[in-house]
Amino acid sequence: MSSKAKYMDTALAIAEVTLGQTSPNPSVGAVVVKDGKVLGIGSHLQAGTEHAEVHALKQAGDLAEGADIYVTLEPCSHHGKTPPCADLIIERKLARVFVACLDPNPEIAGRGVDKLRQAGITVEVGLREERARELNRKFFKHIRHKRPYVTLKAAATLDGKTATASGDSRWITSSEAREDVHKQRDLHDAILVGIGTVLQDDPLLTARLPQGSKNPIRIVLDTHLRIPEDSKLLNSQEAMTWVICGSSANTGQAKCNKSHVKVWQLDTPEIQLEAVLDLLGEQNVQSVYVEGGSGVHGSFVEKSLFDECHWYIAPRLLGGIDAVTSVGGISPRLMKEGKRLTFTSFTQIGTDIKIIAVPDKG
Ligand SMILES: Nc1c(/N=C/[C@H](O)[C@H](O)[C@H](O)COP(=O)(O)O)[nH]c(=O)[nH]c1=O
Ligand SMILES: Nc1c(N[C@@H]2O[C@H](COP(=O)(O)O)[C@@H](O)[C@H]2O)[nH]c(=O)[nH]c1=O
Ligand SMILES: [Zn+2]
Repeated sequence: MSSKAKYMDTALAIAEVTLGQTSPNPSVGAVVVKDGKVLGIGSHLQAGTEHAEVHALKQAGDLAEGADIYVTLEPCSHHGKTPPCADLIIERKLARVFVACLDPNPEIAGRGVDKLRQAGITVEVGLREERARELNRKFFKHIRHKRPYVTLKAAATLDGKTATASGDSRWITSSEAREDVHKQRDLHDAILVGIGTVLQDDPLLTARLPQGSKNPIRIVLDTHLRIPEDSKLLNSQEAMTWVICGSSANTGQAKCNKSHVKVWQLDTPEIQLEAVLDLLGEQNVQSVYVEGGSGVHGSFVEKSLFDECHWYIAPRLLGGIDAVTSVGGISPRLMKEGKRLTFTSFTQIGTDIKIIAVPDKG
């Protein structure tokens, strides 16, 4: 492997480790190198704080002059909450800049690279581009479409059931698989469930990892504001709870009058997912982890409003046409109308299988 690839892989690794904590910004890594010696490394750690390039150049100090910098995203050229990295790179007289991928943020979108080239700096774009895009797919989705990246998550028996006819679902998958779910909760800005799941399971919807984790915003689609007053979501203050209701719901109920609870009333009687995603996008929710239930999954699938599926399959056959299926809604008439996917990963977790799939384009 070329040393260039080695340095970019290092930049990607120190970006990857910050995934989930930089939202609504991307996760970015930078490595400064001169004559085969690493002079500085840096990651963007939190939105509103220094960018990766700033950290790496601070470490490099005066030695940065004439050095190369490897960065996983095009250096910014705009004055956001921090000064432009492109200007800093020019000021510190770097010789070459290796950029894994351009930044689709309309504020930048190639202007960072242009600025560097106009200042006479050699810029190469595309080293490890695929991996860099994959790394920041949530940021790319949100900054381009002003809607969050949507991950559907289901835990089902081998015959695709997520609960018995009586509604029991504890537990389908193993504790190892459920811990993996908490890792995904930690990585996403928000978790979304339907009111059915709240009524059935009274979930807490926090991320509980042994090594520590952040709690996403907990979102409930609840057209008529039926969320129970004694529900964990309305009474546990360790995370925000957003209740999204239709235009005819009575929002004056005292049960939602809590500091950690926000009620968002849509202007339609029924909840339209497009409006929900627009609202979340406006609120800078960059990614949402949809944990069901079956009806909510049915709507996301029917409207093709998801970007990734995480399916946990347990080695158990439940049977029963009256058991709860993992994706509800209305069946298409023809099999060919089903949503085509591409499987992107298979892993065994404990006794379960985890499949990740992405929708085929077009
Ligand atoms: N029943 C199963 C799941 N059930 C998922 C339901 O959303 C359930 O209400 C929440 O996971 C409960 O959340 P909390 O622990 O209270 O934060 N999910 C799984 O991954 N495996 C299963 O077996
Ligand atoms: N995190 C990051 C970049 N993020 C870019 O800058 C925007 C945020 O700017 P600000 O509000 O100033 O933090 C963000 O939307 C994205 O386009 N750019 C970089 O050169 N390096 C970094 O490490
Ligand atoms: Zn920057």
